[in-house]
Amino acid sequence: MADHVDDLIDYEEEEDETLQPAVAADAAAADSSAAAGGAAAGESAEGADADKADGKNKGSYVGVHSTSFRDFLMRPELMRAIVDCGFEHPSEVQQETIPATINGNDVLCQAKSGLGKTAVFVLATLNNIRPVAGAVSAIVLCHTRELAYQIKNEYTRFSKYLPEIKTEVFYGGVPIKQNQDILNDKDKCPNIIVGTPGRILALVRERTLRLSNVGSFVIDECDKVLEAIDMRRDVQEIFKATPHNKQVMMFSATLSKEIQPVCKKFMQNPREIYVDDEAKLTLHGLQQYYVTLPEANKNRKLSDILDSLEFNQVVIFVKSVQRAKLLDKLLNSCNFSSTCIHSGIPQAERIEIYKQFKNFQKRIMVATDIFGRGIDVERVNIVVNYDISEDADAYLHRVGRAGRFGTKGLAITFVATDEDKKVLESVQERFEVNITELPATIDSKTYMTA
Ligand SMILES: Nc1ncnc2c1ncn2[C@@H]1O[C@H](COP(=O)(O)OP(=O)(O)OP(=O)(O)O)[C@@H](O)[C@H]1O
Repeated sequence: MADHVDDLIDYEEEEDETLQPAVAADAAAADSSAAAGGAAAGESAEGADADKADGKNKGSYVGVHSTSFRDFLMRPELMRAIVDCGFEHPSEVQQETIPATINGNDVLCQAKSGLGKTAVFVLATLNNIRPVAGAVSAIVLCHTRELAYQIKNEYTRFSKYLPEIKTEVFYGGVPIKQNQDILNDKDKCPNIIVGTPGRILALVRERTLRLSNVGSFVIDECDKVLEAIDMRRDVQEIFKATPHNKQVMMFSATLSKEIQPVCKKFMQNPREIYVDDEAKLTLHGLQQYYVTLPEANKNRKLSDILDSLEFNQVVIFVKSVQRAKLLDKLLNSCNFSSTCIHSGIPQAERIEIYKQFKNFQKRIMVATDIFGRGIDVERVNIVVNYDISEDADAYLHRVGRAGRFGTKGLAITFVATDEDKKVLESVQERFEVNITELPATIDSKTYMTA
């Protein structure tokens, strides 16, 4: 049974293509400057940590300041939690979308990365829910386990003064028995469930999870969840297990014309909020550069970058599990204290790695695309595309890991092949962003939020 369940859940990564030489090679070159790099990285960590505690260093990407969270007339317990979280003003997307969601409308929402889409559905579901003991009233689906875990934590933060509302997260890679025990215990059964589609479906199929009381159905990163046929099929089956009358909400920074009708099939008269001009998806606090170089020079260049640039935290994206493992090993052998996340790591360890990075215990993360969407680590101010993403959408999500909520950031993309060049061109065309060659020096003030 367990094996069968795990088959269902693992859509996260296609396995590796052949490993190209750059990661494995060139260690010696990187080594020469590594000690200095490790030290430099360590030096600025503590100060930055203190500055950033409790999100004090947030940017100010809010909409019209005259709107306040109070105007939404949410439950007082939620308002208290919002104040505790340090949210002063709703962002543009929150101003535009929260009223519709708390009114119970179906909503299909596209908005820039890092501007608070999560709080829209978390606040709406917590505001509208009337919890029934032992019954699930809201379900939130997303495409990766780390994102599910992160969303669950957002529920925990915002439901601080609503102790009667219980939230749980269910995803594959952990024994299904743990989920079953929670669901079968009336005192522990959650009112809100966050999860990845494979595990949720497995629980629905075996009837441990009953969805007949669900009033809110949310999909985060909905384009990603619904574009892959296997995941879409799972979502459809879960959807069918919920009542006809319910609120459906979907969110992403990217919603292509092709995926919009697919999303709308799940909805009734949705309120549609799109960024119609794709140029408006560009994060203005984010500086974007590229470096043209042969594959074999990537390690040396990366080492130079880590040595010479100041950063709080950096995410380095690669295109495969194998390359993630090797690059992480190489960086550590060169005294860059990095960590690494990909689908080849056992699930419990993966969440630990995510937590360590989020808690600023590590400052360099080598990641595959499982970390490319939705993940919110507010101190990340540099993203390096060691391997460029597959397409323009994935690029937009990856670089959006830096420059969260209006903070500054820097994205550097390595361009090694003609194919890479084409992806970069498509990014520039679609999002009307001018990505220039990385200059010899960059003033840290331009990408470090003061
Ligand atoms: N009104 C607010 N005031 C201050 N901070 C906020 C506000 N809304 C959200 N944030 C913070 O902004 C950060 C980004 O929010 P979130 O992760 O929800 O963005 P997102 O729009 O879902 O991004 P992505 O498209 O990358 O998933 C989080 O750390 C969140 O706590």
